[in-house]
Amino acid sequence: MSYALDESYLVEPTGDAALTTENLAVYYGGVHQALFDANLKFAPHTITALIGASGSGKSTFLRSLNRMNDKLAKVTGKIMYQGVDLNSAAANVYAVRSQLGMVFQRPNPFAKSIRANIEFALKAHGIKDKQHLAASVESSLKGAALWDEVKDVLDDSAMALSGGQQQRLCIARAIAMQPEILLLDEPASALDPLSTSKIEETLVELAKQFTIIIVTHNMQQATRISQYCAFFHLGHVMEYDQTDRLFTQPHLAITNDYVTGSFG
Ligand SMILES: Nc1ncnc2c1ncn2[C@@H]1O[C@H](COP(=O)(O)OP(=O)(O)OP(=O)(O)O)[C@@H](O)[C@H]1O
Repeated sequence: MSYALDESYLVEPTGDAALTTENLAVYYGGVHQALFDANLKFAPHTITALIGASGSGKSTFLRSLNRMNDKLAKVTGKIMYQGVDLNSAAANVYAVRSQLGMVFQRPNPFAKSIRANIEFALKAHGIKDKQHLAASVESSLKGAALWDEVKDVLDDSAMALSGGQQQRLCIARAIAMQPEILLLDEPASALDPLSTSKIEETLVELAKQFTIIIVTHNMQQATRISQYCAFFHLGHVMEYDQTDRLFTQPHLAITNDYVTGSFG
């Protein structure tokens, strides 16, 4: 079945925005357009789930937000954050990434100690004070709900942790710099159900402090943890609304077909 791509239904969150995209578009190799004019506003301290079939542009959108597509693609449009366009040539990419932390699908800790994983970015930003570093290690690991499991083995290799623990370490690493926004690209898709539910609980807790944008293929996960949801199709944001409405009273036929499992 084909659907009209020019009909979208977007219900913006009311109130302040933590981040807003304006006509964000992405062209791989300068020609293949993978994202079309995405206009999304993200409310502070909420979890927004990005859903859609494989290849619909979710990761392309997410990775563009912290400038990870710079070398791969042409990215046009604006990413407004605290009155500044993060997509402008003048924006400092390192500063952007310290405000928008990222966690990937596969846990990718550095082959260093647990402590060194957390300290890495802090030291790179000139923080040397031992007490400050120790406090950041503890608070980041607590934030990622990993502290109790690793507090006695901080100098052991991160590679000895289980997959789920490694992913929570990656979350701890991402929050160590105290970013405002946390971007996660299918962070639990490689994990077992118990580790997945720990990650979900952790994210719900972290949303009190951070604004979270998560790509997920798992619709139950989207309904369990997110307040807002954007449905992508062939590079277009088709529908954006509060998660409960998008799943129970979708506005567009295509959204209904996707959330009821008719395609994707
Ligand atoms: N590095 C790249 N170079 C060229 N094309 C790319 C690249 N990354 C993604 N694409 C293309 O962009 C489109 C969107 O891909 P993207 O990975 O953003 O989709 P997705 O919705 O995240 O999919 P998935 O759920 O499978 O991760 C696809 O047509 C894909 O082939």
